[in-house]
Parts: sequence; structure tokens; C-alpha cells
Amino acid sequence: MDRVSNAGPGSPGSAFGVPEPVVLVRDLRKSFDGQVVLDGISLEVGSGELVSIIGPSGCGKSTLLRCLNFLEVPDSGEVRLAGHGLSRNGGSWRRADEAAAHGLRSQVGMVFQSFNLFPHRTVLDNLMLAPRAVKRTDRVVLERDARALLDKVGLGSVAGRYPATLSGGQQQRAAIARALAMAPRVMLYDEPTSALDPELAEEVLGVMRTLDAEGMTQLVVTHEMRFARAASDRIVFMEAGRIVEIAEPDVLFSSPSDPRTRRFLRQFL
Ligand SMILES: Nc1ncnc2c1ncn2[C@@H]1O[C@H](COP(=O)(O)OP(=O)(O)OP(=O)(O)O)[C@@H](O)[C@H]1O
Repeated sequence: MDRVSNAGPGSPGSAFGVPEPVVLVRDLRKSFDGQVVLDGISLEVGSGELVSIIGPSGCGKSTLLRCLNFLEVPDSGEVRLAGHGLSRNGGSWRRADEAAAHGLRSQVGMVFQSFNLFPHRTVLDNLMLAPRAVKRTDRVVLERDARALLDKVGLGSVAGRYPATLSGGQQQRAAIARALAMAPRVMLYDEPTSALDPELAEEVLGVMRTLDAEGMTQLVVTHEMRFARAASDRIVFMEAGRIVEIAEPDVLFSSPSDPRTRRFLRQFL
């Protein structure tokens, strides 16, 4: 039997008033065509934490991120984001699951490697489309909020331009601003700088650092070891669908407790 829970954001976290982590994952499992890709992942991310997920190619990092907002449907396990939860134990996908997944997605802003902006809309429109559809707020208010977000990511002067006329770094910053326009409780990034030259990547990483300073909860799949080391509160090292080790950056890089972590990190030292 599937078990679906959908406590609202105002519901009490856990017992005794201890706040629930913003991201909570328990025993998440996912296979594709019989190939186990996530083999029992458990993870908690606290409010305002920036957590990087690193590991060799194909170890399941992107799949984990995509399972968090049900872009991929996990086979089993539990995901809770900002009080919205969904757990599965096999069985087929049902309407109640769809509703719970929708509640969960409303808490999440997701940023992909490939920017994914709407090409035939201006940058400003890109930011306003989803809030206009969901919130039905006055256009003047929406535009004011969108312009404030563009200023925040340093794109105030290109609001009226089309994505193709922007650099990759500007497009990715616009994608981050667009995700922020829905006021998410957590931001998920899937290799947000992989398609960018180092200089442009730095612009994007700067925005993520700013959001971190403002207390946004962020989970980042990245191959940028320097960023992971410098900016993360904690780093998750994955291999073959499992979390091998979770540690603060300095601990992970200077004295990893698992030989697999040491082997992986050696190539970056
Ligand atoms: N939709 C899918 N259908 C079938 N197999 C998939 C699908 N998505 C991912 N996989 C497989 O799952 C495994 C893990 O992929 P995933 O993209 O999660 O790894 P990753 O750690 O993010 O890799 P990379 O660092 O190269 O992006 C790979 O073997 C991949 O081919």
C-alpha cells in the first residue's frame, strides 16, 4: 500500500517542537530497467544550509535531485520538503500521489544545467509567467517583484531582452531568479555551472553564495570542487547509488573517513 501524507507547511514539525529539517529523505530507492540507481538514500538538510552532492559520473546524483520533487518517481522511500511529504512503497502512481507531489513541488525551485528559459519571452516575462498563472496577483505587483529579483541577480538592465541575447552566465542567473519568483523554501541545482566558462560560472556561484547568506536552503549537485569546498555547509559524497559519507568540507577534504571518498577526491587535490 502506498502511504501518502501531506501535512501543510504550518503543521508542527516533529515531536517536542524540534523543527523538522527543510529536506528529509528516508531510504529512497530507484531503479531504471532493473539497474539500481538509488540504493537507500537517507538525508536531512536543515533550514539555511547549503549542501553539495558530489560523486563520480553515473552514481545517481541527478536522479536523487529529480526524485526530490518527483520529476522522477521513486520506487520507494519517503521525501519531505518544508512539511510537504510523500512516501511510496511500490504500487502504482495514484491521484492522491499527484496531489502530494504538487504540494511538494510548490516548495522547490529547480535549476538545471541547460538554463531552460522560455526562448520567445523576455527575461522579465520569464520571471512573471508562473507567478501570474498561480498567484493571480496584480501585474504591477508581479512586475515590481520580478524586477527586484532581477536586480538581486545583477540582471536589472537586461529585463527586456530575450534569453538568446544573454551570456550563459546571465541566462543561468535569470533561471535562478525565475525559480525564486515562486518563493520556494528550497532551491535544487543540477550542475548549474557545467555549461559555463569559469568566469561566467563564478557569477552564478556568487548568486548562490548571496542566497546562502540570506538563509535560503540549497542543495547542489556539482562537479565544482572548489565551490563545494568553499561554499557548502556540508558535502554529501555518493558512489553507486549510496551515500558514502556526509561531512563538513574541511573534514571531507582533509581527512575523509572512507577510502572511496579519499580515492575520488585525490584527483582534485
Ligand atoms: N530516465 C532514465 N532512464 C534510464 N536510465 C537512467 C535514467 N536517468 C538516469 N539513468 C541512469 O541512472 C544512472 C545514474 O544517472 P544520474 O544522471 O543520476 O547520475 P549522475 O551521478 O548525476 O551522473 P553525472 O555526474 O554524469 O551527471 C546512470 O547509469 C544513468 O544512465
